[in-house]
Amino acid sequence: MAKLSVNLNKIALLRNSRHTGVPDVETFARAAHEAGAHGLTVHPRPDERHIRRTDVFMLDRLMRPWRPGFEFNIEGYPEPRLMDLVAEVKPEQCTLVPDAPGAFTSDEGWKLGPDQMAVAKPAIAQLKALGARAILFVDPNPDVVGRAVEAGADGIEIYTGSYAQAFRDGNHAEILAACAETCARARAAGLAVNVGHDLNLDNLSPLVAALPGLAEASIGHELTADALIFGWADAIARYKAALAGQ
Ligand SMILES: CC(=O)[C@@H](O)[C@H](O)COP(=O)(O)O
Ligand SMILES: NCC(=O)COP(=O)(O)O
Repeated sequence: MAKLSVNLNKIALLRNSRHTGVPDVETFARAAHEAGAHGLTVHPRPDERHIRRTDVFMLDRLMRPWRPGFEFNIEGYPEPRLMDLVAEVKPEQCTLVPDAPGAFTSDEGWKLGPDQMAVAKPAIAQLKALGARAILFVDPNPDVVGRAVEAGADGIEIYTGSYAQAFRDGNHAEILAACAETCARARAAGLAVNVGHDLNLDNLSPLVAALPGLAEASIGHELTADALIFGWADAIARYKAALAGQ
Protein backbone atom coordinates (compact mmCIF):
# COMPACT_ATOMS: atom_id res chain seq x y z
CA MET A 1 0.00 0.00 0.00
CA ALA A 2 1.26 3.48 -0.83
CA LYS A 3 2.12 5.52 2.25
CA LEU A 4 0.35 8.72 3.25
CA SER A 5 2.57 11.67 4.12
CA VAL A 6 0.41 14.47 5.51
CA ASN A 7 1.48 17.94 4.38
CA LEU A 8 1.08 20.53 7.16
CA ASN A 9 1.44 23.64 4.98
CA LYS A 10 -2.20 24.70 5.26
CA ILE A 11 -2.35 24.27 9.01
CA ALA A 12 0.58 26.68 9.17
CA LEU A 13 -1.07 29.01 6.65
CA LEU A 14 -4.15 29.34 8.86
CA ARG A 15 -1.97 29.77 11.95
CA ASN A 16 -0.06 32.61 10.27
CA SER A 17 -3.29 34.55 9.65
CA ARG A 18 -3.38 35.56 13.34
CA HIS A 19 -0.75 36.10 16.07
CA THR A 20 -2.27 33.60 18.52
CA GLY A 21 -0.49 30.40 17.39
CA VAL A 22 -3.83 28.77 16.61
CA PRO A 23 -4.12 26.25 14.96
CA ASP A 24 -0.99 24.78 16.52
CA VAL A 25 1.14 22.91 13.98
CA GLU A 26 2.57 20.60 16.67
CA THR A 27 -0.92 19.57 17.79
CA PHE A 28 -1.87 18.61 14.22
CA ALA A 29 1.43 16.84 13.63
CA ARG A 30 0.93 14.77 16.78
CA ALA A 31 -2.69 14.04 15.81
CA ALA A 32 -1.62 12.96 12.31
CA HIS A 33 0.85 10.50 13.83
CA GLU A 34 -1.81 9.19 16.21
CA ALA A 35 -4.30 8.88 13.34
CA GLY A 36 -1.95 6.54 11.47
CA ALA A 37 -0.31 8.76 8.88
CA HIS A 38 2.99 7.29 7.67
CA GLY A 39 4.86 10.58 7.78
CA LEU A 40 4.75 14.36 7.55
CA THR A 41 5.63 16.69 4.70
CA VAL A 42 6.44 20.39 4.94
CA HIS A 43 7.45 22.93 2.33
CA PRO A 44 9.31 25.78 4.08
CA ARG A 45 9.10 28.37 1.29
CA PRO A 46 11.54 31.32 1.33
CA ASP A 47 8.76 33.79 2.25
CA GLU A 48 7.56 31.58 5.13
CA ARG A 49 3.95 32.16 4.03
CA HIS A 50 3.07 28.98 5.88
CA ILE A 51 5.72 26.59 7.24
CA ARG A 52 8.49 28.48 9.03
CA ARG A 53 12.02 27.31 9.79
CA THR A 54 11.01 27.21 13.46
CA ASP A 55 8.22 24.75 12.55
CA VAL A 56 10.76 22.48 10.88
CA PHE A 57 12.99 22.40 13.98
CA MET A 58 9.94 21.82 16.21
CA LEU A 59 8.79 18.93 14.02
CA ASP A 60 12.30 17.47 13.99
CA ARG A 61 12.27 17.36 17.81
CA LEU A 62 8.69 16.07 17.95
CA MET A 63 9.23 13.30 15.39
CA ARG A 64 12.59 12.02 16.71
CA PRO A 65 11.04 9.16 18.76
CA TRP A 66 8.85 8.15 15.85
CA ARG A 67 11.54 8.18 13.12
CA PRO A 68 12.81 6.63 10.91
CA GLY A 69 9.68 4.52 10.47
CA PHE A 70 7.49 7.63 10.54
CA GLU A 71 9.21 9.75 7.94
CA PHE A 72 9.93 13.45 7.65
CA ASN A 73 9.76 14.76 4.07
CA ILE A 74 11.01 18.30 3.48
CA GLU A 75 10.22 19.92 0.13
CA GLY A 76 11.75 22.91 -1.53
CA TYR A 77 14.00 24.48 -4.12
CA PRO A 78 17.67 23.58 -3.50
CA GLU A 79 18.82 27.07 -2.52
CA PRO A 80 21.34 27.45 0.33
CA ARG A 81 18.84 28.15 3.14
CA LEU A 82 16.86 25.03 2.33
CA MET A 83 19.94 22.87 1.95
CA ASP A 84 21.35 24.17 5.25
CA LEU A 85 18.03 23.40 6.96
CA VAL A 86 18.00 19.88 5.52
CA ALA A 87 21.63 19.35 6.57
CA GLU A 88 20.70 20.31 10.14
CA VAL A 89 17.49 18.26 10.37
CA LYS A 90 18.49 15.29 8.19
CA PRO A 91 14.99 14.22 7.12
CA GLU A 92 14.39 10.72 5.78
CA GLN A 93 13.37 12.29 2.46
CA CYS A 94 13.85 15.59 0.64
CA THR A 95 11.71 16.40 -2.38
CA LEU A 96 13.29 19.01 -4.63
CA VAL A 97 10.93 21.28 -6.56
CA PRO A 98 11.90 23.83 -9.26
CA ASP A 99 9.82 26.63 -7.71
CA ALA A 100 10.78 30.28 -8.00
CA PRO A 101 10.92 32.04 -4.60
CA GLY A 102 7.53 33.77 -5.06
CA ALA A 103 5.74 30.87 -6.78
CA PHE A 104 2.00 30.81 -6.06
CA THR A 105 2.31 27.05 -5.57
CA SER A 106 4.29 24.13 -6.99
CA ASP A 107 2.68 23.81 -10.42
CA GLU A 108 5.37 22.19 -12.55
CA GLY A 109 8.16 19.67 -12.27
CA TRP A 110 11.83 19.67 -13.17
CA LYS A 111 12.50 19.41 -16.93
CA LEU A 112 16.20 18.70 -16.25
CA GLY A 113 17.71 20.45 -19.22
CA PRO A 114 21.36 21.51 -18.82
CA ASP A 115 20.68 24.49 -16.54
CA GLN A 116 18.34 22.60 -14.21
CA MET A 117 20.60 19.54 -14.25
CA ALA A 118 23.47 21.76 -13.06
CA VAL A 119 21.33 22.72 -10.04
CA ALA A 120 19.68 19.39 -9.30
CA LYS A 121 22.65 17.04 -9.64
CA PRO A 122 24.92 18.58 -6.96
CA ALA A 123 21.96 19.11 -4.63
CA ILE A 124 21.05 15.43 -4.95
CA ALA A 125 24.65 14.47 -4.17
CA GLN A 126 24.50 16.65 -1.02
CA LEU A 127 21.22 15.02 0.06
CA LYS A 128 22.54 11.52 -0.44
CA ALA A 129 25.67 12.38 1.55
CA LEU A 130 23.30 13.36 4.39
CA GLY A 131 21.55 9.99 4.13
CA ALA A 132 18.31 11.53 2.86
CA ARG A 133 16.32 9.96 0.03
CA ALA A 134 16.55 12.47 -2.84
CA ILE A 135 13.28 12.87 -4.77
CA LEU A 136 12.75 15.04 -7.85
CA PHE A 137 9.34 16.61 -8.43
CA VAL A 138 8.57 15.97 -12.10
CA ASP A 139 5.71 16.36 -14.56
CA PRO A 140 3.88 13.23 -15.73
CA ASN A 141 6.28 12.78 -18.66
CA PRO A 142 8.07 9.43 -19.15
CA ASP A 143 10.90 11.17 -21.01
CA VAL A 144 12.10 12.93 -17.84
CA VAL A 145 12.79 9.63 -16.05
CA GLY A 146 16.13 9.03 -17.75
CA ARG A 147 17.31 12.50 -16.77
CA ALA A 148 16.20 11.92 -13.17
CA VAL A 149 18.37 8.82 -13.15
CA GLU A 150 21.26 10.83 -14.66
CA ALA A 151 20.80 13.42 -11.89
CA GLY A 152 21.30 10.66 -9.34
CA ALA A 153 17.81 10.83 -7.82
CA ASP A 154 16.55 8.03 -5.60
CA GLY A 155 13.06 8.64 -6.87
CA ILE A 156 10.53 10.96 -8.42
CA GLU A 157 7.36 12.62 -7.23
CA ILE A 158 4.91 12.88 -10.09
CA TYR A 159 3.20 16.29 -10.06
CA THR A 160 -0.53 15.50 -10.11
CA GLY A 161 -1.99 19.01 -10.35
CA SER A 162 -2.69 18.69 -14.09
CA TYR A 163 -4.24 15.26 -13.48
CA ALA A 164 -6.47 16.73 -10.76
CA GLN A 165 -7.61 19.53 -13.09
CA ALA A 166 -8.35 17.05 -15.89
CA PHE A 167 -10.25 14.91 -13.40
CA ARG A 168 -12.40 17.91 -12.47
CA ASP A 169 -12.98 18.52 -16.20
CA GLY A 170 -13.99 14.88 -16.72
CA ASN A 171 -11.25 14.18 -19.28
CA HIS A 172 -8.39 12.66 -17.27
CA ALA A 173 -7.76 9.46 -19.27
CA GLU A 174 -4.81 10.84 -21.23
CA ILE A 175 -3.00 12.48 -18.30
CA LEU A 176 -3.65 9.41 -16.15
CA ALA A 177 -2.00 7.27 -18.82
CA ALA A 178 0.97 9.66 -18.80
CA CYS A 179 1.22 9.31 -15.01
CA ALA A 180 1.06 5.53 -15.35
CA GLU A 181 3.76 5.40 -18.03
CA THR A 182 6.00 7.75 -16.04
CA CYS A 183 5.55 5.52 -12.99
CA ALA A 184 6.24 2.32 -14.93
CA ARG A 185 9.39 3.72 -16.53
CA ALA A 186 10.65 5.06 -13.20
CA ARG A 187 10.02 1.76 -11.46
CA ALA A 188 11.82 -0.08 -14.26
CA ALA A 189 14.76 2.28 -13.73
CA GLY A 190 14.83 1.42 -10.03
CA LEU A 191 13.40 4.73 -8.84
CA ALA A 192 10.90 5.17 -6.02
CA VAL A 193 7.66 6.78 -7.23
CA ASN A 194 5.66 9.25 -5.16
CA VAL A 195 2.76 11.47 -6.19
CA GLY A 196 1.46 14.80 -4.97
CA HIS A 197 -0.48 18.00 -5.54
CA ASP A 198 -4.25 18.57 -5.44
CA LEU A 199 -5.00 14.93 -4.66
CA ASN A 200 -8.37 14.36 -3.02
CA LEU A 201 -10.89 11.65 -2.13
CA ASP A 202 -12.33 11.67 -5.66
CA ASN A 203 -9.20 11.56 -7.81
CA LEU A 204 -6.90 9.47 -5.58
CA SER A 205 -8.34 5.98 -6.08
CA PRO A 206 -8.14 5.93 -9.90
CA LEU A 207 -4.56 7.20 -9.68
CA VAL A 208 -3.53 4.54 -7.16
CA ALA A 209 -5.15 1.84 -9.29
CA ALA A 210 -3.23 3.00 -12.37
CA LEU A 211 0.16 3.26 -10.66
CA PRO A 212 1.23 -0.15 -9.31
CA GLY A 213 4.23 0.09 -7.01
CA LEU A 214 3.43 3.62 -5.90
CA ALA A 215 5.46 4.35 -2.74
CA GLU A 216 3.85 7.47 -1.25
CA ALA A 217 1.31 10.21 -1.71
CA SER A 218 1.95 13.51 0.05
CA ILE A 219 -1.35 15.28 0.56
CA GLY A 220 -2.23 18.49 2.38
CA HIS A 221 -4.48 21.06 0.75
CA GLU A 222 -7.58 18.95 0.05
CA LEU A 223 -7.06 16.73 3.10
CA THR A 224 -7.10 19.85 5.28
CA ALA A 225 -10.28 21.04 3.55
CA ASP A 226 -11.86 17.63 4.09
CA ALA A 227 -10.84 17.77 7.75
CA LEU A 228 -13.05 20.84 8.16
CA ILE A 229 -15.96 18.50 7.41
CA PHE A 230 -14.84 15.12 8.80
CA GLY A 231 -12.28 16.07 11.43
CA TRP A 232 -8.51 15.61 11.12
CA ALA A 233 -8.25 11.98 12.20
CA ASP A 234 -11.22 10.83 10.11
CA ALA A 235 -9.92 12.68 7.05
CA ILE A 236 -6.56 10.92 7.43
CA ALA A 237 -8.31 7.57 7.79
CA ARG A 238 -10.29 8.23 4.61
CA TYR A 239 -7.16 9.10 2.62
CA LYS A 240 -5.37 6.02 3.93
CA ALA A 241 -8.34 3.88 2.87
CA ALA A 242 -8.26 5.41 -0.60
CA LEU A 243 -4.52 4.67 -0.84
CA ALA A 244 -5.23 1.08 0.23
CA GLY A 245 -7.70 0.76 -2.61
CA GLN A 246 -10.71 0.53 -0.30
C1 LIG B 1 5.26 20.10 -4.11
C2 LIG B 1 3.79 20.23 -3.96
O1 LIG B 1 3.02 20.00 -4.84
C3 LIG B 1 3.27 20.65 -2.65
O2 LIG B 1 3.78 19.86 -1.69
C4 LIG B 1 3.65 22.05 -2.29
O3 LIG B 1 4.14 22.05 -0.99
C5 LIG B 1 2.45 22.90 -2.34
O4 LIG B 1 2.86 24.15 -1.87
P1 LIG B 1 1.77 25.11 -1.23
O5 LIG B 1 1.15 24.36 -0.07
O6 LIG B 1 2.58 26.32 -0.83
O7 LIG B 1 0.75 25.38 -2.32
N1 LIG C 1 4.03 17.06 -2.61
C1 LIG C 1 2.62 17.36 -2.56
C2 LIG C 1 2.27 17.77 -1.16
O1 LIG C 1 3.07 17.65 -0.26
C3 LIG C 1 0.92 18.30 -0.87
O2 LIG C 1 0.33 18.88 -2.00
P1 LIG C 1 -1.19 19.37 -1.77
O3 LIG C 1 -1.98 18.15 -1.34
O4 LIG C 1 -1.16 20.40 -0.68
O5 LIG C 1 -1.62 19.91 -3.10
